[in-house]
Amino acid sequence: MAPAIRYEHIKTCKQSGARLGRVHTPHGVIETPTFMPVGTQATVKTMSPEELKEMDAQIILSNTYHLFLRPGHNIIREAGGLHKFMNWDRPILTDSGGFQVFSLSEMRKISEEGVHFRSHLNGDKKFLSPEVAMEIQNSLGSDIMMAFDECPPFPAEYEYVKKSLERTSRWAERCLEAHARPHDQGLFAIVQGGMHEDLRKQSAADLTSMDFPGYAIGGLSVGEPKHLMYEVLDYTVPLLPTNKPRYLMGVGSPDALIEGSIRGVDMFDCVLPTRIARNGTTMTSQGRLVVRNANFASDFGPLDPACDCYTCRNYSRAYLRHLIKADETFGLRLTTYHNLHFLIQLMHNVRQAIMDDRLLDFRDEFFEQYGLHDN
Ligand SMILES: CNc1nc2cc3nc(NC)[nH]c3cc2c(=O)[nH]1
Ligand SMILES: [Zn+2]
Repeated sequence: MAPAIRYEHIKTCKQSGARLGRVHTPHGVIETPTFMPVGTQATVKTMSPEELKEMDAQIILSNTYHLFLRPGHNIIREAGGLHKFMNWDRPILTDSGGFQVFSLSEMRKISEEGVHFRSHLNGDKKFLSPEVAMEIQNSLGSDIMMAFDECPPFPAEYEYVKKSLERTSRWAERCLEAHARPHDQGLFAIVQGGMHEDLRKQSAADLTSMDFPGYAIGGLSVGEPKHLMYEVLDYTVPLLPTNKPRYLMGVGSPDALIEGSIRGVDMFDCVLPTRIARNGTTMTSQGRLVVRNANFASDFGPLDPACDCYTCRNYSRAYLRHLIKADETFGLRLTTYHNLHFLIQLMHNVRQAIMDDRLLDFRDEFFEQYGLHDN
């Protein structure tokens, strides 16, 4: 049976080495490099599936930790799976819950078996492990599932990172064994190893020897300086097979999306665009614009003159500022719509630049316009 997740390489940018590709999934094809909007609790906050399709979101992400705690994966399985539950018929990627346990829950205890923790919602005792993470994601029916891993904090001791990656490799093996349908749901392994080249090599060697349908690069975007993240990518991406998708977790600022694409990354996700939208911060072609600022009180121009999205075609900065100041939910919807459209459009332009063998020129032009000098 053909593997459900298949990477199709289309071309490599002659100028940058970035690659254009397609990821084939049971719910459709994803053009890469791509940005994945995050729908943590089975919704991309304030957006309808129709609006996400309108802005050409190709795939969305949902979080196992949150859905496990509420409403519970059994409810979603009884609903016929996450696609049916949230009325989204394009691809869905679910993470495996490990990262949220460490960033959200208290009283957690990690062991070889898995992680015991208390729900951040009501303090209930909970347990996640490779086997439980696979059972939950199989119930959700996501097209791409993530292996259960540990994302070490930053900074972390070399010995801790080494012990942690070795356990993550053993957990990856348990995920493969526990995965009910290894061929019709894509299980991605997550490469760890912190900021150490030898440990990244060890983690990549362990995981690529198990032949997963795709590989994520974890342990980054955890507070390290951006140049360090790029350095880790420089020596980690080449360790991954060229015929499989590469997913950089938790990365979504415009500059990092471009720099990651240049280094051969195919998929990105980040809560940034939706999170900052909710306090009135927007990404525009001229850089960040905090539309709630007083100087936009009587600015009747569009949020971004270079943008053709629903928000920029129909509403002014003054109106958006008013809604955000008045805490009107319509304001959150309009800024979210624009920010997501902006990043999805950015990735469309990145793909076009790869097609035209000019991604480095595109980066320089974008950084200049966006106000990102050599950072
Ligand atoms: C599900 N496993 C898993 N998720 C992650 C999510 C992340 N989100 C960020 N920055 C926002 N870094 C991340 C790393 C990992 C990681 O190493 N593993
Ligand atoms: Zn717009």
